[in-house]
Amino acid sequence: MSADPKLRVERLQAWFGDRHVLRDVSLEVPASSVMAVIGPSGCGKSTFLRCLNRMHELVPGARSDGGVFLDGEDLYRRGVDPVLLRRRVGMVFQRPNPFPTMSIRDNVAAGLKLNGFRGTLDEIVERCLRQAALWDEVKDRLKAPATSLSGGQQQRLCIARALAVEPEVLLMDEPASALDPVATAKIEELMHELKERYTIVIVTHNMQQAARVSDYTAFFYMGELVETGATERIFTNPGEQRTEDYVTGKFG
Ligand SMILES: Nc1ncnc2c1ncn2[C@@H]1O[C@H](COP(=O)(O)OP(=O)(O)OP(=O)(O)O)[C@@H](O)[C@H]1O
Repeated sequence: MSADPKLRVERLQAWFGDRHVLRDVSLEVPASSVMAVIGPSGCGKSTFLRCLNRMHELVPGARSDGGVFLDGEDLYRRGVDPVLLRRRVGMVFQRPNPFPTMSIRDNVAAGLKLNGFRGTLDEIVERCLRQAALWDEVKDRLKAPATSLSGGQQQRLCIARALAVEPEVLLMDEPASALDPVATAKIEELMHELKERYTIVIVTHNMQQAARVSDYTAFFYMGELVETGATERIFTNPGEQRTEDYVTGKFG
């Protein structure tokens, strides 16, 4: 992979209490690419994702060890403010989770307001809604509650909200699993556009989706990274039998 990856993970381990759920994971994600994280239920995909922006440590009793580097900077070193870090490494969750009492516009602006932003929000709101491919559908009703949107629209609103604070990396934990095929296709299309500016790591259970949207794939099994590489190779010529069995649907 590239000499200067956007994200570099070195010997990452994670626990919930005594339960060791990630073992010795090392990989790199090049800038402006999409990496799909795949593997059977419980293999540690979400935990891995949550270690990348230090959300894992928010769970009581959870801890991790090893290194995560963003542009070479160790995210776990003393002095790194996890709240600031989570602006650089944003996250979109499985279920759309807009702030239910806020309007569409205020949802996009929420992170900026929290950061004390005082400029003109309208331009940023429009830019982010356009980037999230939602602008045309909501431009005439920005003051409507976010809950008046469909599930797929709400998920794109959450993507717009994540983009508003100008992250460098976007983590997506099964972002389309609660959506219908049309909304899923929109999210996948959007990922192609977003990767020009952002580095994306997506957890997905859907092999076709991984093959469609990602440049690189990482296959996890029981807390270990079995194999990572270019998506095309992982799907057509994997180096490990377990990867082949998983991507061809023999288990999982
Ligand atoms: N809050 C928690 N407390 C204790 N154990 C947890 C917690 N969250 C996850 N685990 C355990 O950690 C392991 C990894 O879970 P994780 O959610 O990362 O897997 P996953 O691959 O994302 O699964 P899925 O595909 O089902 O979402 C599992 O054994 C799970 O039971």
